[in-house]
Amino acid sequence: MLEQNAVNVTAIFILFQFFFTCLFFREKHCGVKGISSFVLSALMLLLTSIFTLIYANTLNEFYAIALIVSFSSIYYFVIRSFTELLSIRTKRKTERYYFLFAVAISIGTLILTDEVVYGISIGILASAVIPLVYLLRLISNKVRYLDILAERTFLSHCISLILIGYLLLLIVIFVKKVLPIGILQYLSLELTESVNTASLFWGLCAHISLLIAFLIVIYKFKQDELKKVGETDYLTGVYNRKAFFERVSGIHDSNDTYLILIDADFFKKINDHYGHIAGDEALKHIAKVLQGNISKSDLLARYGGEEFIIAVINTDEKKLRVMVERLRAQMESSPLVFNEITIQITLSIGVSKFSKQDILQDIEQADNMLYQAKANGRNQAVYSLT
Ligand SMILES: Nc1nc2c(ncn2[C@@H]2O[C@H](COP(=O)(O)OP(=O)(O)OP(=O)(O)O)[C@@H](O)[C@H]2O)c(=O)[nH]1
Repeated sequence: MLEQNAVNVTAIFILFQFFFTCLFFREKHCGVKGISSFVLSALMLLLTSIFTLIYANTLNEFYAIALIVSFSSIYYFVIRSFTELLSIRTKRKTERYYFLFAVAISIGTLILTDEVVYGISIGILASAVIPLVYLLRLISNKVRYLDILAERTFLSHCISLILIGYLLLLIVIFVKKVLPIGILQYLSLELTESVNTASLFWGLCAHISLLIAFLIVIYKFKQDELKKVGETDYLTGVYNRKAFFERVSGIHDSNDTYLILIDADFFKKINDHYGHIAGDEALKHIAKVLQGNISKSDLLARYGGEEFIIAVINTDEKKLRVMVERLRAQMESSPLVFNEITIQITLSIGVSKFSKQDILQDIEQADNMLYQAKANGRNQAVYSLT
C-alpha cells in the first residue's frame, strides 16, 4: 500500500516537474528568464529524488524503468534550464546524447540485473552523475562570473557531495553483491545497512543543498547582472559615467594615476554622411579599440556622446605617453568597415594628472587639453602632467 502511494506521489512530482519545465521553455521562448518556473522544477527534482532514494527497494521492474527514465529527464531539464538561465550552455549538440546515454545505461542495467535496487542505483548514477559532472565543468570554466566565485564554489561542493553520496550508495550495493557470504557475515549485515541509511540521508541532504545552491547562485547572478546593467553604457558595453565616478573615487594611490579624455573627430559628419546607425557602430568600434589597448586595472567609460574617458592606474609618464600614442595611432589605422563602406575615425585626446582632491577639476584640465588638441588640428594628444 505504501509503495503504491509512493509511486503515485512520485508520479505527481514528475508531472509537475514537466509542467514547470514546459513553462520555463515557454517563458524563454517569449524572452523572459523564468526564474520561478526553474525554481519550482528544481524543487520537484528534490522531491522526486527524496522519494526515489527512500522507496527504490520497494519498486518492481516496470516502475523502476519508468522512474529512471523520468528521473534522467528531470535531471537533464533542470540542469539544462540552469545553464540556460546563467547563459553558460556550451555543448548544445552533445547534451542530448548524455541524456540518451544515461537512459540507455539505466534501462540496460535494469534489464540485465536481477535486483531492482541495484539497477536503480546504477540508473541514478548514470542519470544524475553525468549531468552533474557536466554542470561542474561548465561552472568551473566560466571565469566570467568571477564576482559570484563564493557561490559557485558552494555549488561545486554541493555537486561533489552528491557525487560522493551516490558513490557510497553504489559501493554499499556492490559490496553486498560481490562479497562472499562469509565475509558479509563477518562485516555484519547491520553495518552495511547503517552505511546504506547514512548514504540515503547524505543523498537527501546533498539534494537539499543543491537546490539551495541553485537558488543562491541564481539570486547572486541576477544581482550581479542588475549591477552590471546599472553600470554599463547600453551602446558600447563599457562603464557609464556614474560607474566611472564611483570606481574612481575608490582609487587610493593617486600618485601614478592619469586621466585621458578622448573625443572622436568630426563625429557629426559620420552621422550626417553615413547615418545614425553607422554613428552608433563607430562608437562601438572606438570603445573596442580603446578597450583593446588598456590594461585590466584601467577604467574605461563613455563620458557622454562621442566622448570617452580612461583612468590609467599604476603607470608612469613615459609608459602613459606610449599608451596614449598607441591608442591614437591604432584608431587612425583601423577604420570602421560598415556595410562595405570604410569609415575613417581619428581621436583627439587630452591628458591630465589625477590628484584625488577634486576629480571634476582634473577632468576639466583634461578637457582643456582636449580643446587644445582640437584647436591644433585634431588626431593628436595634448598633456598637462604637473
Ligand atoms: N550615432 C550617434 N551619434 C551620437 C551619439 N551621441 C552623440 N552623437 C553625435 O555626436 C556628434 C557630436 O558632434 P559635435 O559635438 O559637433 O562634434 P564633432 O562633429 O565630433 O566635431 P569635433 O568634436 O569638433 O571634432 C553629434 O552629431 C551627436 O549627435 C550616439 O550615441 N550615437
